[in-house]
Amino acid sequence: MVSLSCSVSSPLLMSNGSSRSATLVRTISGCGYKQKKIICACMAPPQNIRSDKNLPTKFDDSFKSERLSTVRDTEDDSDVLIECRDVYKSFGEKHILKGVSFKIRHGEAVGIIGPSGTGKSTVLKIIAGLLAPDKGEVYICGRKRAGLISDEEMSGLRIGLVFQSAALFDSLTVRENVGFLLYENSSMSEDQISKLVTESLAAVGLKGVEDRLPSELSGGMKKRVALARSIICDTTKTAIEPEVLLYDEPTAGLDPIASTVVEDLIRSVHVTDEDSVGKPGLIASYVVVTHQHSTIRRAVDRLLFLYEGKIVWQGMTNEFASSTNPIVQQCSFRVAEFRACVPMKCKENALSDRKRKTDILDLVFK
Ligand SMILES: Nc1ncnc2c1ncn2[C@@H]1O[C@H](COP(=O)(O)OP(=O)(O)OP(=O)(O)O)[C@@H](O)[C@H]1O
Repeated sequence: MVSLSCSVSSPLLMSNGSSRSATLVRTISGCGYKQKKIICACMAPPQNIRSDKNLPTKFDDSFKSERLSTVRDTEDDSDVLIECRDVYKSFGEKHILKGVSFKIRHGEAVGIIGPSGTGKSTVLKIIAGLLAPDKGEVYICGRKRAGLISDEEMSGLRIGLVFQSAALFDSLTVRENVGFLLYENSSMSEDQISKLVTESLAAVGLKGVEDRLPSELSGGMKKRVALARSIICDTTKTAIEPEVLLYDEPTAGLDPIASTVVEDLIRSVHVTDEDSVGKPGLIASYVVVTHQHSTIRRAVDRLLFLYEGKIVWQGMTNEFASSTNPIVQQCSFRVAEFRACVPMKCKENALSDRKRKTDILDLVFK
């Protein structure tokens, strides 16, 4: 099943309810939207990348494959969790995606960058199954997805979406927000869910906020609650499916210190790292759409550069600055600091110093 334990700016997907879910659904009935299994939360967007008008209007195909061929030229696709193959998407007369292809492998931390309005969020929504491509295919663990996530039941991978603003359900407590999917879709007892909620909140450095309403939280805390909601899962299942998290502008609108905290939290829930309480991260791979240099530097190992509807460059973050691709050369991301950027193996990240992380969390959010 691809379950969306996400943070979406608008819609809510809900499963057919148990009596317990009926209570929650009634509470948020103002939200309207009926589908399956989506929860919401969000964040907001500043722009560090240049707008289209500052970039060349034509992309020369001769540069297209500069990195495409060198990134990971392997026949072995057994670790590919998600693949977009030649995806097209238009909204009316606006042709946004014009043949987007890429793979997300197990263990990867991938960033999608590109000028504003180029379709980055649209790519995330297509991966998540909230939007269907007009043409092209999306493969989840090697299986082609026919349409929207609500149209089918797929197993093998959970996909979580953490959108721009922390679209928590205003009338639900933090506990109900974080545990929403489990209240809706699991057979776990209230006590079991409550315990997992507390653990998920602890993983993102929050304690004692379970009974608060979203209106009683700071912006940064809301983002962390959204993150806690995206990482919670039903531990009573015999086999827990790997999870890919999709973050849309997770640090937009945050000051530099709060951004650092969120960037490190994103790292900390990844399989290569450990969370706030020292447990190994559970997220198999993640994809971050961002305009922020710091987020790319701290939270991303590999980049996909989307421009004029196509992935025009992809490669490791530290290779971005030396690319000879003319589009990339004009990108404002290629600042000097990028040259020093190395793929972060999380142990070297600030997160590995748990004490320091806790200090920062206390400083920022208390
Ligand atoms: N549901 C929709 N209906 C109509 N147009 C849409 C829809 N969703 C996105 N668009 C349009 O598609 C284009 C790409 O939007 P998208 O949000 O994917 O871009 P983006 O690269 O994420 O932008 P930004 O960096 O500014 O967040 C925009 O012009 C947007 O207005």
